[in-house]
Amino acid sequence: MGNCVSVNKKKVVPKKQITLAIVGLDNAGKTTLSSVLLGEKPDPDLAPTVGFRNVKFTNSNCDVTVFDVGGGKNIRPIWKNYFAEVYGLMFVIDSTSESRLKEARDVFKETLSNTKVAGKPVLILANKVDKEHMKETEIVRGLDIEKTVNSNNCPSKMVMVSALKGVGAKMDKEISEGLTWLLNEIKKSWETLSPRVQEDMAAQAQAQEKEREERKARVKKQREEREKAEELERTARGLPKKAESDEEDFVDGNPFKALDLAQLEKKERMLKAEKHSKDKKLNALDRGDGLRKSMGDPIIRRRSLDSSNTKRSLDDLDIIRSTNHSPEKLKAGPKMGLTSYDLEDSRATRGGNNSEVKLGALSLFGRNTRGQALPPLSQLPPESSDKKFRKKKKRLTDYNLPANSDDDTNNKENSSWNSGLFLHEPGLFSRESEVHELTPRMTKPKISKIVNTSKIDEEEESYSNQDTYDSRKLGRNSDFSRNHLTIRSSQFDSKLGKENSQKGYETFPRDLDREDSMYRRTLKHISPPSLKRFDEEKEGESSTERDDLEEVSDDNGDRFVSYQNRRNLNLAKQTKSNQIKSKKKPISREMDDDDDEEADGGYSQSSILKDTLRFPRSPRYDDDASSRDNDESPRDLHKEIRDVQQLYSSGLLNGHSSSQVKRGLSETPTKKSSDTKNKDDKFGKVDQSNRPETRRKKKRSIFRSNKLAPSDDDADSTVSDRLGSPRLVQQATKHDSLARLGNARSTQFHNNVPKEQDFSAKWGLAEELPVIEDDYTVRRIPNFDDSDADDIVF
Ligand SMILES: Nc1nc2c(ncn2[C@@H]2O[C@H](COP(=O)(O)OP(=O)(O)OP(=O)(O)O)[C@@H](O)[C@H]2O)c(=O)[nH]1
Ligand SMILES: [Mg+2]
Repeated sequence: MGNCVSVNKKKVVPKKQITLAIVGLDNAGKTTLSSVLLGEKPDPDLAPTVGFRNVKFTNSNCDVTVFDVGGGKNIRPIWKNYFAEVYGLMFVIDSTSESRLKEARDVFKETLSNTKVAGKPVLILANKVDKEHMKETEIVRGLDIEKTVNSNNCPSKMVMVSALKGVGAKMDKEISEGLTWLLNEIKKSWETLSPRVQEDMAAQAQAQEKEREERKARVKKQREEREKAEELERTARGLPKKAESDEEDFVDGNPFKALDLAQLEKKERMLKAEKHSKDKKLNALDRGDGLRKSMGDPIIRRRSLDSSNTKRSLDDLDIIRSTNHSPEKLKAGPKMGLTSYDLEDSRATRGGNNSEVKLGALSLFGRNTRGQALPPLSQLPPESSDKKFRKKKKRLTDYNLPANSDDDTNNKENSSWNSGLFLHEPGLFSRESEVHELTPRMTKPKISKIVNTSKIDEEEESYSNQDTYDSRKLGRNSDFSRNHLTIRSSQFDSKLGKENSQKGYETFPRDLDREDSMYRRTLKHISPPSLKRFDEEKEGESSTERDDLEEVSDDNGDRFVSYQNRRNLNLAKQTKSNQIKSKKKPISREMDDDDDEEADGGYSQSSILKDTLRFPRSPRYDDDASSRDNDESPRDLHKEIRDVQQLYSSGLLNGHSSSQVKRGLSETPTKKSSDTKNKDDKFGKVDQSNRPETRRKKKRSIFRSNKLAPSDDDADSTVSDRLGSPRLVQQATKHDSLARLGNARSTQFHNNVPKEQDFSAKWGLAEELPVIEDDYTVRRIPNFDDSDADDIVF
């Protein structure tokens, strides 16, 4: 039985190898589309394509290779290199970008009119239809598709697609349909297209080969010319012939060749030997050219003329020359290059043949690595005075010396700037610049920034009396100097300082002499308009009104304006004496509220003290004693604090809240309402709101939630309440006013107050005030957190 084997031989058709190119403007979505065709999820943060990338995939019996080329303006010229081998084109446009439609049209036309593209099928993909996009007709018209494809015999189709719609099965149908159409068109015209592509590719390869040959010949010619010139130069200098070319090999064909290490080593050895012989020869030349003899200097040494050493050699020359110079010149160290001075000097000192020395120096050092002569060195211009100044300044600052030490006016303070203490100079620079000026180095601040009037402290700003605005400006200087003419509190670490800092005060050791001299300087720099205004005010207004402005002159007759803050003090003192005379005002009333000061146009006892503290006087000005007749030195400020302390200990100021007391140094007095003013005129009469019952109620409510709530008796702590009789009240008023004058009398009064009613001792008020010593000054720490005691009223 014979085996019957039937073999069905199926004809195997080889897969067509189709090459396509995706072109179009940049940002059209070409790379995204090619990724989708590949079946990859496109990267949402795609970078623009530089050059091209190959994408290969298989589709209906054909292997497709897609060249995804960059669409940027500078990359477009490389497109033509791919046109020969492509069977069809995919032209992508961004359907959302109407503004680039014209540009796309031009590129479309140029592409299709290329001889390697004309006649080949073109698929136009209007991409990004997932966003708001142009209509199909608009694009057809805008791109002028019909005309362009007809004139270039390109079968074409346009599809509206979204490359981001999906990948694989989810891929936009329009894309797959468009691709199928394109491949079918190619297959349809395969018979003509395939040989055309092969021919075009061969022609392109031939053209490329030709071009490469031409380039090679061009490079070879250039190299021969250069070698010829070098050889001529060598012969002229008497150097040996070049043994082997040290030029880089011309890269022909594949640049990545295997290295012949043995050959390379041999080449390196030869180069070393050549370099060595070159150096030897040049050194021999140096020794023999008579320069050494003519210079008469045994230390001259020739270094090898490598490029790195050429500069060094110039330095060497300068050092050698400077041995003939004065010690000052030696100190200046080596210079770069030759100055006119050097050349002159070398001629003068050597006294020989000028041209020989100059030529010798220049020809010796003026050579490049190949021993060729360099162009002559140009002479450096003489140093400008500006440059010199800068150098000098740098030297000074390097040694922590004041840069402007030449300035006569500033010589006096120089020692201070070198003393190692961070001293602040008042009024000469703004607060911001202090830090800047003082931190990096102990250089002296410039006097350009005198008073920064635009930057007035919030604290100062709160004082809104327009009449005294100018004086406030001047006062700021004095205040500023008082606060800043001291060693920084952080550097002051004594028991006294610590104690006061806990109470919210900074303590500074004082240097009154220095304060004085600095204050003078501050005044000197007060701007002329202030002086002018001072003149006008002096003429126009009564002196009592403008007492705070005061003209003074020093020994040299220079005019200053001094600010003594006396207006408010005078007012206060005047009122005080009125009160004492009339004996009208019960102390309790003024002390009760913040609003009740300046009644009768005057000040209560507490407000006198408060104001005295609020308006610190400028530093002493001993030269003009008359300006201080009813005024105190800065030390008196401290005395005021002492007085307040005494008053507290006597219980007289117990009508004030602790916050009021604390704010005493910084708060502004406010006007009292008119009805209160009327009542004030009546001796002994007390405002209803100040009646013990009302006050008790009010204070109970305040202290209800307060752990420190005093008893009913304590809350009722006005002097009149405590003393009970008008006689005692009068006595209290009198003693209150005298309290500032000394301990004895206030103690005498104090003895009349029952011991248990010494509230200040009970509540520790006096302890909250700073400890004062004459050798120190105190200042309220800005923003000191005293919130704990803020609402406690005694
Ligand atoms: N909304 C939307 N954005 C798309 C679509 N296709 C591409 N993009 C976005 O368009 C931007 C540009 O895409 P690419 O693919 O890099 O554009 P390209 O044409 O390759 O750009 P070049 O490489 O510079 O020539 C990217 O942020 C893509 O995410 C789409 O169909 N819809
Ligand atoms: Mg791209």
